Amino acid sequence: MTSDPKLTILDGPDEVADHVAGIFADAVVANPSVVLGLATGGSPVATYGRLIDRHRTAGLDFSRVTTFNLDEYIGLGPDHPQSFRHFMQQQLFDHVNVNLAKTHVPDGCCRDLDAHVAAYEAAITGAGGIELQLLGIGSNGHIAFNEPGSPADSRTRKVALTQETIDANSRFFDSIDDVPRTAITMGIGTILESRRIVLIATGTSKAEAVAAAIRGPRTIDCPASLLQSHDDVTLVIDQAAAAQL
Ligand SMILES: O=P(O)(O)OC[C@H]1O[C@](O)(CO)[C@@H](O)[C@@H]1O
Repeated sequence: MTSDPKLTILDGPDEVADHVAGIFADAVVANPSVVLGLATGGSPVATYGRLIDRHRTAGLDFSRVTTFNLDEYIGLGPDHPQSFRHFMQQQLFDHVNVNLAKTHVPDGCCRDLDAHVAAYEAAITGAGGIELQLLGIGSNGHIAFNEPGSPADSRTRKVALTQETIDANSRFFDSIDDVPRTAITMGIGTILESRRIVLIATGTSKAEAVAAAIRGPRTIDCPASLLQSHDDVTLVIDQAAAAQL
């Protein structure tokens, strides 16, 4: 059974961050041992800030929470400032009482990639699966680093980034030449096994992808449209990202 993605349209990025942080905080309170799927990129930064505030002011307790991140650049180690492990430390983990042993980000410098991605999948399964997964969306409709054309049943694996994604993410690097061309990403099939999914989109640059994801056909040409086959997806977007709905 599937149902249409739920849609929450709010004024702007601040309201989106407040709302999504509320969803994640409620999940942690309801189940202190919850397994969360986490995302990087610009979209979730404000949400993580709100969760840090709740930890500091209201004692939101992350000590038993397990996390799995969606993706990581190949070739960037945890200390590289643009690695997603580094991002997570800076934006969330260093500021809350999460047990780092329970946080998982694919290792972009692993020696045996096949063994690593298989172990990553096994770790998610071993933790009981992801209860609540946070997603952003690329302007080409990608989710995690699943670019257009990614199979709906894809698993955690090595992928090549599109030029559009390299261009978009070059804002985080000194030079576009420094942006890795390959990454490890959870697959679409992996993501769809999460029990609940919340996707954040803000700004006009996401409007076309959001419209294609919700109103367009379910197609691998827009990976986010494959979320239509999941029965508990909520898109939390701002007015600008809703402009083409
Ligand atoms: O939130 P941003 O920075 O716009 O990125 C959107 C998506 O692109 C990625 O950064 C990957 O390119 C994802 O991690 C993210 O969900």
